[in-house]
Amino acid sequence: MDDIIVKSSSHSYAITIGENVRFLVDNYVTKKYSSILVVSDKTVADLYANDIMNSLKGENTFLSIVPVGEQSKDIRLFYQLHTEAINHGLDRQSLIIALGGGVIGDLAGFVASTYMRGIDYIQLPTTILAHDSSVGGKVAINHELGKNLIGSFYPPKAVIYDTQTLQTLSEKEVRSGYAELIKEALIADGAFLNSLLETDLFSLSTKELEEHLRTGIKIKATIVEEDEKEAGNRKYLNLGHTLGHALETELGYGTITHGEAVAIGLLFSIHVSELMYATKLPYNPLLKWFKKNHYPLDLRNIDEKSLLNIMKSDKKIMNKMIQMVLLKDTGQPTIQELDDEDLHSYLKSFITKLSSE
Ligand SMILES: NC(=O)c1ccc[n+]([C@@H]2O[C@H](COP(=O)([O-])OP(=O)(O)OC[C@H]3O[C@@H](n4cnc5c(N)ncnc54)[C@H](O)[C@@H]3O)[C@@H](O)[C@H]2O)c1
Ligand SMILES: O=C(O)C(=O)C[C@@H](O)[C@H](O)[C@H](O)COP(=O)(O)O
Ligand SMILES: [Zn+2]
Repeated sequence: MDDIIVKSSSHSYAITIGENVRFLVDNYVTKKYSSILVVSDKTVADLYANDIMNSLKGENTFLSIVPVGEQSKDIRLFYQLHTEAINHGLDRQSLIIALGGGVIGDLAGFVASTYMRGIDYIQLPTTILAHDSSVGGKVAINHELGKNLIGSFYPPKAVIYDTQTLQTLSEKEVRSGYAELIKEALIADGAFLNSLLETDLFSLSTKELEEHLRTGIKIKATIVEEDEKEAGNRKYLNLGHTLGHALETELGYGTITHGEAVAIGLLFSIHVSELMYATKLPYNPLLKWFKKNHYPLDLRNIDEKSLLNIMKSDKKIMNKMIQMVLLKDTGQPTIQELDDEDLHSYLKSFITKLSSE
């Protein structure tokens, strides 16, 4: 199947999707690099690093392995990777390859964007969720006060997506990845949403999965091409993230996956949209689908005040006001400014509603 091409302000890059493409990584590294640093986490490295290192075959090719999980999107690991890059002698003609899920893509991409003021990097996503994170050039690490607060826009030189690697994902990670697909469908494509809501995550076929990934990636690619630096439409890709990011921070990074947090955030955005615009959105079908696929949805012990405070450090804040992505209808996202009082009251009614269902 054809590559998807994304145009960024600095260059265009191809997203190659297919089974076993990881064995051909060398073919996609088209430029001559002085050295290559492959960054991965322990789980992914054990499964796939050899395939990549064997394909690259080069002398100056190194592997850095970081611990698994969201806690690695951290300033200490960021610094450690810089140290490893320096020790291996990476220079401005070197390449970083991010082999893993969104954590590795965001972390290694941010290292690439800052090492010697920026070197090339390639994304080799290995999770369903990373269909989103590997495209569009948002790279970042977390601050203890909020998600992705330290980062930049830095597009990769290529994305090489081997769908065979997705076969080893746990059910939890399948769920997590599908939450971002649901988000893309909600903001751009009602027919895609209906098809996702008919999908049983526990009996996904490879063909179905690849079709979903291609559709999600095309939605994302179209948006980031139009608005690379998030001055307008790109904000819509943050649907569900105002609450989602706050939950990840409040519960402690890694306690809940990014996608699980976004799933709850999507329900919250729909709840607010329905009340604000007196519109009927697919809250119930989505809730039913989340339950059927075992998404964790329990907010009974959550500290509302603390969540609200975290939401106030969201990157979309303008003039101290929270900007939430809402929906006027499926496929019709909009940005709505909310004051603290309104947000608190929506959050309260949402938690009550979710706890009673
Ligand atoms: N930059 C962006 O535009 C963007 C978009 C969405 C999400 N994100 C970020 O992405 C991160 C979440 O990414 P994620 O969900 O991929 O998390 P992740 O990278 O932590 O991967 C999830 C888990 O799956 C394991 N894993 C990865 N690939 C595997 C495979 N093929 N087989 C078996 N296990 C595998 C990992 O070791 C990890 O335990 C969050 O930090 C989120 O903020 C960024
Ligand atoms: O690419 C984007 O733009 C997104 O918002 C995609 C989100 O799924 C992703 O989680 C992103 O990292 C959130 O961005 P942030 O700027 O709110 O940290
Ligand atoms: Zn996200």
